[in-house]
This record gives sequence, C-alpha cells and structure tokens, in this order.
Amino acid sequence: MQDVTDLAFMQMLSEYGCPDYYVTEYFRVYANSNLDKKILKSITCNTTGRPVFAQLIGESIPDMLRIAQQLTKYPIAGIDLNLGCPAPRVYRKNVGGGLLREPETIERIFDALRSQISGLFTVKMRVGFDSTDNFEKLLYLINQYQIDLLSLHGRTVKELYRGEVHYDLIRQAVQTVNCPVLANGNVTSYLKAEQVIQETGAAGVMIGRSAIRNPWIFQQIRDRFAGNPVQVITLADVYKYIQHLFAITCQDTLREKSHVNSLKKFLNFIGTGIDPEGKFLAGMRLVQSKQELFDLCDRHLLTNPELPFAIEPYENLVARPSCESCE
Ligand SMILES: Cc1cc2nc3c(=O)[nH]c(=O)nc-3n(C[C@H](O)[C@H](O)[C@H](O)COP(=O)(O)O)c2cc1C
Repeated sequence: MQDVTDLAFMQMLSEYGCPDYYVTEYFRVYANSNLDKKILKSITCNTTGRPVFAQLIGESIPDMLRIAQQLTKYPIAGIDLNLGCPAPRVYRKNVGGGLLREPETIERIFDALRSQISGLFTVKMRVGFDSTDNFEKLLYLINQYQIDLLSLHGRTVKELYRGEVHYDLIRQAVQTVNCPVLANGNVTSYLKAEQVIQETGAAGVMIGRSAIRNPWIFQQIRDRFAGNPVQVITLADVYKYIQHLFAITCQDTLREKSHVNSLKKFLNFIGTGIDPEGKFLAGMRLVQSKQELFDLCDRHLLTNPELPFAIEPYENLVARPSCESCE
C-alpha cells in the first residue's frame, strides 16, 4: 500500500505474524523513470523472512520492460502489475485502474512482459472500470498470457473502497482462470477471511486496510485455519501497537507535530475498531503533539486495558477518504 507498506511497516508486521507474501508500494514507471530508492529498500533490506513482490504501475511498454529487467537483479518474488489504482490523478494517466477500460492495451503489456519476465509475473486488478463489461475478456487474457497469480479486488474502479464487494465475480474468476486467485476487498477479520474463502473458493486472501487496523490478522487467520485458538487482542495490545508505530515512524528530521500528523493515516483505520461512537477517531484528528496523542490513547485504551479490541471494524465508522485514495 502506497505510503504504508514501506520497509519499517513490513518489518513491524512480521513481529505480529507475517503475511505469506508482501507486495511493495508501486514503482511508477514512465520514460526515464528510476527505481524509487525507498521502495527498493523494502526489497533489498527485507528481513521479514517472507518473499516480496515488486509492484509496477505504468503503461509504457519499453519502460515497463526496462524496469522489470532492472528489478530482476534484486531478490524479488516476482513482478506484480497494478491494474487497480482508482485515484483519478492516476487513472487519468491511463495507468492502474484506468487501463481496465482498454483490454487491448493490457493485452500488449501482458504479451511484452510475459515474454521478458522469466520469474513470476502476477497481476493485481479490480473487476472493471465503471462496469464489469470487460471482466470476462480480462480473465481470458490472464489465462492467455499465463499470469502466475491474480489478486482480485472485487469492486470496480468507480466503486473505490466502499459498498459491497462482488465476491460472486471473484468466484467467477476462481472458476475461470488457471492460476491461483487471492480474494481482496473487505477481508476485515479471520472470520471474514474464512467466509470469503468459502464463498469464492479463492486460494487465499489479500488484506489491505485491516492489516493496518489489526496487524495480528495474519496470525489469527493462520491459527483459525489450523484449528488453533485465536489470540484475543486487548485494548492494551492496541496501545502498544500505537507506541510501536510511533517508534518506527520517528525521523530526526521530522518535527513532532508533523510526526503526530503522519501517524494519523494509521490511526484512521485503528480507530474504527476502538469505540463504536467514534470518539477516539474524532479525538485523534485533533491531536497535535505526542503528549496529546498518548493522553487520548490512555483514556481510550488504558481505562479498561483488558477489554477486547473489536474483531470487526464498527460499521458506522469510516476512515477519512483521503486515507483510501491510493491503490
Ligand atoms: C492507503 C492505501 C494504499 C494502497 N496502495 C496500494 C498499492 O500501492 N498497490 C495496490 O495494489 N493496492 C493498493 N491499495 C489497495 C489495497 O491493496 C486493496 O486492494 C484495497 O484496500 C481493498 O482491500 P482491503 O479492503 O483489504 O483494504 C491501497 C489501499 C490503501 C487503503
């Protein structure tokens, strides 16, 4: 996830129970683009013990080939192509989710990349741009160009991050394509993961926002599927998690107020599981200093520290849309 899954976040997650695979933030690919050094670090310094796929976003075939070639020198699990980003400033450039309007362009990109990438070539996509008219054609291309793994967010680009996820279309993809499919969209808990796997028949799930809210989710899913007891997360655990986030985002060059503000992109999601009235969320948006932030955390998380953290986010609470603007 852009501005979230950097090296520090990936390494922190691994302390709570890693996902099986990571995907980097996307490398923007265009004429003369270089590999972003910060994103590259999440590959070269990855000590999580889990493989990491390098994600690309772009449309220029020569540049995608050039960047894919450069990336093969690094320890990547494979190259992942982003066909899902719904941010208007991105899709207007005809990259990410914007490409779902043009299956012919996608076909040319698949053709070029597939013949050049000797390792795994995977795709992250949505079910369409503003309709699902191209969906079957897209699935056909996934098969024709022997894509190795499909991560499918069951919404169109225009549906952004809200509303129902079309799990029926994820099921259709599972039944149609020859590669494993990861179901994506609103996999909010280990119980939801179980339900989505049952409903779609997917090989696994991809988790975005709920990994920020609940970094224990991957271990909880693993335990649930193994028939082991699932750890109950308490408000005291969440307090320690916020302290952890504070520590990993600390930089000498960052003023305290900016540091606290930078944490809000995480707190926006964490807050949807703290209290049903959204008081933590509302308070969090106002804090300006470390003292104010941890006073707020003390009030909401340490008054009854043994209370369980909600398994699911509260339905009436939403993170700020600005925190969901990139894919
Ligand atoms: C802040 C943020 C950044 C994201 N960045 C990316 C990205 O760089 N690449 C990508 O494939 N998806 C990205 N996504 C989308 C997620 O991977 C996922 O498809 C989407 O959030 C739906 O899954 P969820 O309900 O588990 O969050 C991003 C999502 C968020 C909220």
